Formats: sequence, structure tokens, C-alpha cells
Amino acid sequence: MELPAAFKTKYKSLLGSEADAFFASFDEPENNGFRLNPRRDRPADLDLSDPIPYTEWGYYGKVSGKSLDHQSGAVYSQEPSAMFVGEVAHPKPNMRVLDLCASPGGKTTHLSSFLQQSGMLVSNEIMGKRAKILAENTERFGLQNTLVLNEDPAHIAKNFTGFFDQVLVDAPCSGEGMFRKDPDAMAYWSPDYVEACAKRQREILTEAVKTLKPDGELIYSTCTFSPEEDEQIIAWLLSTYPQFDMVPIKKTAGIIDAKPEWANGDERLKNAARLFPHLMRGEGHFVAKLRLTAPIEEAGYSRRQESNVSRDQSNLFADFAKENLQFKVDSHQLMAFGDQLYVMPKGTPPLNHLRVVRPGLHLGTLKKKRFEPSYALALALDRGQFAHETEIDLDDWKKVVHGEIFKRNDLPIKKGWVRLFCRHQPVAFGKVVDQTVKNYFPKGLRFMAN
Ligand SMILES: C[S@@+](CC[C@H](N)C(=O)[O-])C[C@H]1O[C@@H](n2cnc3c(N)ncnc32)[C@H](O)[C@@H]1O
Repeated sequence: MELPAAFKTKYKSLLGSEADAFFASFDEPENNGFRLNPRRDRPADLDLSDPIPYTEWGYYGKVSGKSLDHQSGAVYSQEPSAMFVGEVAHPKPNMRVLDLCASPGGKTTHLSSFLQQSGMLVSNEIMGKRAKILAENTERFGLQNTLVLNEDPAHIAKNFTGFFDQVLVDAPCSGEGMFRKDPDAMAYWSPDYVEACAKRQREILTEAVKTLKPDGELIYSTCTFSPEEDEQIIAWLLSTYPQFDMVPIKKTAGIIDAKPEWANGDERLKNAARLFPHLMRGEGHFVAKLRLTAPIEEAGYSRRQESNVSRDQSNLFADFAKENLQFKVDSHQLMAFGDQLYVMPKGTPPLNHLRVVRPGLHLGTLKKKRFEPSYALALALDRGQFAHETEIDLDDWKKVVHGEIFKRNDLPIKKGWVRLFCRHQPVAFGKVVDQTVKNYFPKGLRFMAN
């Protein structure tokens, strides 16, 4: 791989005798990984013989984006080093967590596995198109307690001052750690670009810190090697906000201490972690964890978003729920966006000043005289939470994801909604009319399975 000359000069000087091994790693094959969804049954057909040592749910290997395991949210494909970030965060159930730079959702889906559908996860992405992809991935993974927003960090800080127990800033960066996976990223690289990224990171963090509660935790990560975006950012944070202290990160499997000598020499920086591809099986990453000892900004007043659902809308959903759901929805948490019905996480603050992509779990569509359940709901429920569930085979699964109808003579009902499973993984809802299952797989997500 032809690395930029200025990049080579820089890392030769920083790494000294280690530099050759570091440069040689760019010609090694990239590492792939996937993470299991602990809410799903273990996929029967996946090779789980090569676990990633520092994470409970991660494995080396590749899963097709057109496979059942991917579609049903049984797995999330994620680069192995990126899984270390979620492990370092490791939020506890019932926490309020912000993932500020969240798309496409690797860390968000990982954080949700720790939260176990409790507390609240606010998953934000500044770019509109990427926010939509993020929403799709949260739905695929079956997240229930998650708000998906499309905001800039300043607006988040204004609306969620002193609100979160934990904030993850997985910052946009110069991406040096991804050169091997995505050589096109090298085209953007220059020393000036690194500086511009560092400036943006400081701006994002200036807003992010305002959203933390006293005692809250901040996790900062990048997929770049440059000290300007890694140790020097944390050194800047520690000196700008003396209310922060660092939380030591446990390191295994070739992950090493960050390097104080690449910043201002503050020994506390050793608590952060560096992931180098010549020392471990993953791409380049940096992670730091800090804890706030005193608030940076006092929390705003604690208003909640009121439900905006009319009695008729609420009744329409209640009729559907009575017939089909063994899943409790508190009517105070219902939220309608036009004819789309959602259930908000408990304690959701007012949403009216925010660009909301998903105000919680999408329940379905309020039609004139009936309620139509959403794809998101089919993937969010646990087994047994829908009145009629049925297993289909892989051939019928291929028809479902391609948008076709199919026939079966062993359906549990003659007419009505059925939740379809294939190899024990949830797939979608279908509507049964006699022995035909009408297709409700979302049009925009249909694909030809391989
Ligand atoms: C490293 S990626 C996030 C990856 C994601 N956390 C995951 O694990 O799937 C950084 C994200 O920051 C977003 N971003 C870019 N500029 C930003 C800004 N000024 N403020 C906040 N986020 C920004 C990018 O659009 C990108 O989605």
C-alpha cells in the first residue's frame, strides 16, 4: 500500500524502531468481525470458533449483508477494534446514554445490548442520510428504548443539559486506522486535515460535556493514530475541564496504554488505550474514558414529553394490542407523528425543538379503522410476545425479503397478523388470508437473498 509520504515521515519519527512493523501491517489483510445480538437465539449456521477475546458477543469472521442472520438482527457486522469501544463504555442497565456521533450504529447497537432495553439511549447523527441508516440499524437490532435524532451537538447540549449518565463521542476523524479497509480514505489525508479534524473534535466535545450528569462518564474514541486527535484531545479536555478525571481501561490482547509523550506528558493519559494493527487483530483505534466529578453545566428543568395521541388513536392501537400483543405499552408514552405511532422511552424530554428521526420504538401505522404493525415491532418483540407466530423455511424467507407473497397450509390462523420466524429469528409480520401470507416487508429494504 502506497502510504502518503508525510504520513510515513511522521510515524517513523513517532514510532522509531516499531515503524517498519507498523507500515508492514498496512499490507496485511483487514480484520472482519461480527457481534451477536444477545436478545436473539444463537444463529445455527455461523462459525463461532474464533471469539474476539475482549468482548462477550464478538467473533472474527464475515457475515453477508444479504443473509438471514443480518436481516433479522441476530448479528451486526463490526470491525473487531470498534467493539473495544462498546466494551470500554459498558453502560449499566437503566442508565441514560448518549451516542452523539452514531451512524451507522455499530456502537449504538453494542451499547443497547448492555442496557437490555432499559434506561434510555439517545442515538444521534448529524447527517440526514446517515441518520436514516442509523434508524434502520436500530430497528433491525430490535431496540425499544432508543430515540434517534438528527441534530448538531450544540442543539443536543441545549436540550439535554446535565441529562446523561454516559456519553460516547465516537468522533469523526482522519480515519488513518481505516486506510487498510478503505484505501480511498488516504485521498483526504494531509497534515492540515488532521488539524481540521482535531479542531472539530474539540468543538464536538465542548458541547458533549454539557450533557453529562455529575459523576457521568465520557467515552471518546477515534479510528485514527494521530496524536493530535487522540492523546492531545484528552490532554486538552483534562486541562480545560479540571472536573474530569480518567478511568483506567483494562487492556488485553495486544491493546496498549496511550502515550503521554505524544501529548503534554500528563501520565494520566496512560489510562487511555491504543489499538495498533501490528500489535493486535484489528484496525487502528484510540479510546479514552473519563469521569466527571462536578457538573459542567447545571441540569435544565426536568419536563417530559407529553403523549400527543388522541383517544381514537389510542383506542385503535389498544384494540390491536388486545388481540395480538403480549407486550405492555404505557399509553402515556405513545407518540404520533402524522399517522405513525411510536412508544417513547420512559422519561423522554420535550422533543418539539429537535429533529427527530424516531421518537422511540415504531409500533405501526394508524389507518382509518385499523392498526397496521411495523417491521420494527416485528424485530423488537421477544419470542412469544405476539399472539400468532410461525416458523417459515429459508425459501419462504427469500420470498418475504424480496417482497413476494407465499402460501402455506400449516399457518396458525386463517385471517389476521402473524409474526414470521425463520430458523428461530424474527423476520417480519405477514397478513394471512386463507393460506396465503401477504407481504409487509418494507419496500425500501427488499433485496434478493443469496
Ligand atoms: C466514526 S463515525 C461514527 C461511527 C458510529 N459511531 C458507529 O459505531 O457505527 C463519526 C460520525 O460523526 C458524524 N459527524 C460528522 N461531523 C460531525 C459533527 N460536526 N458533529 C457531530 N457528528 C459529526 C459523521 O457523519 C459520522 O457518522
